[in-house]
Amino acid sequence: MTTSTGGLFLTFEGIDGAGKSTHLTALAQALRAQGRAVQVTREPGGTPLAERLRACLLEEPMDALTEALVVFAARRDHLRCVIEPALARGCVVLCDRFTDATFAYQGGGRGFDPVILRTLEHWVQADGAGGLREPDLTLWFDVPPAVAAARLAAARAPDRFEAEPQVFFERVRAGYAARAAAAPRRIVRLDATQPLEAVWAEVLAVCRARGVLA
Ligand SMILES: Nc1ncnc2c1ncn2[C@@H]1O[C@H](COP(=O)(O)OP(=O)(O)OP(=O)(O)O)[C@@H](O)[C@H]1O
Ligand SMILES: Cc1cn([C@H]2C[C@H](O)[C@@H](COP(=O)(O)O)O2)c(=O)[nH]c1=O
Repeated sequence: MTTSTGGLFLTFEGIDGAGKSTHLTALAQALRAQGRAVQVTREPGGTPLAERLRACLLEEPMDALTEALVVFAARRDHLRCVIEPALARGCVVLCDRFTDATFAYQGGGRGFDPVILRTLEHWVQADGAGGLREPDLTLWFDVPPAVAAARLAAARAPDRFEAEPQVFFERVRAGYAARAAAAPRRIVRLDATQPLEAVWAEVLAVCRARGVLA
């Protein structure tokens, strides 16, 4: 548990089109059915300011350092205004992407310096007691880029990231794999190439094993 109030911080990660949002919505429903208070949110976004920064990130051309500064600025506001207060109320916070996405997209995808990303992470996520605010559990929906692209092609017009070539998403995927290898207890890889019902069964199994769901 994250807090003495029973708050829990869960994040959903993976390349665009992996299935994160679909399972986040389903898990929120399952948790509410068990009487848990749930805060659903996303990054970048989750506050009025962070949503404006999200629109810039997805629409305006910018370099990798600017991308990193924008996502961490949005994250700072999101943590202060939404995530920390919800955890303090005892909510389960379900967040569509968090800092693993920055290491995967800006670090892996763009090739940006991970040392600078770690510095920004420490500034933005400092918990005031010498530690870092990190998710209690991260579900990584892992799919090859070709599978994710086929799913998205049927769903909507691409934004600035979704329009990147497959090789970019190979690097992002490798970025997630490196994060998972470095934090094997926190980050659980799910085989998201499976049919939706099979992926959902894995989500349920992990959440039950970790005491997130009864
Ligand atoms: N296991 C699956 N098999 C087939 N289709 C799937 C599967 N999971 C999700 N989809 C479909 O793929 C599309 C993308 O799913 P979803 O929006 O959940 O992905 P996402 O990871 O949140 O994407 P993004 O990061 O771009 O928002 C949706 O149309 C969804 O119904
Ligand atoms: C948090 C975060 C996100 N991104 C990118 C990844 C996605 O392409 C978009 C968000 O779109 P989604 O439909 O909500 O998945 O933003 C990033 O590059 N860096 C980050 O830290």
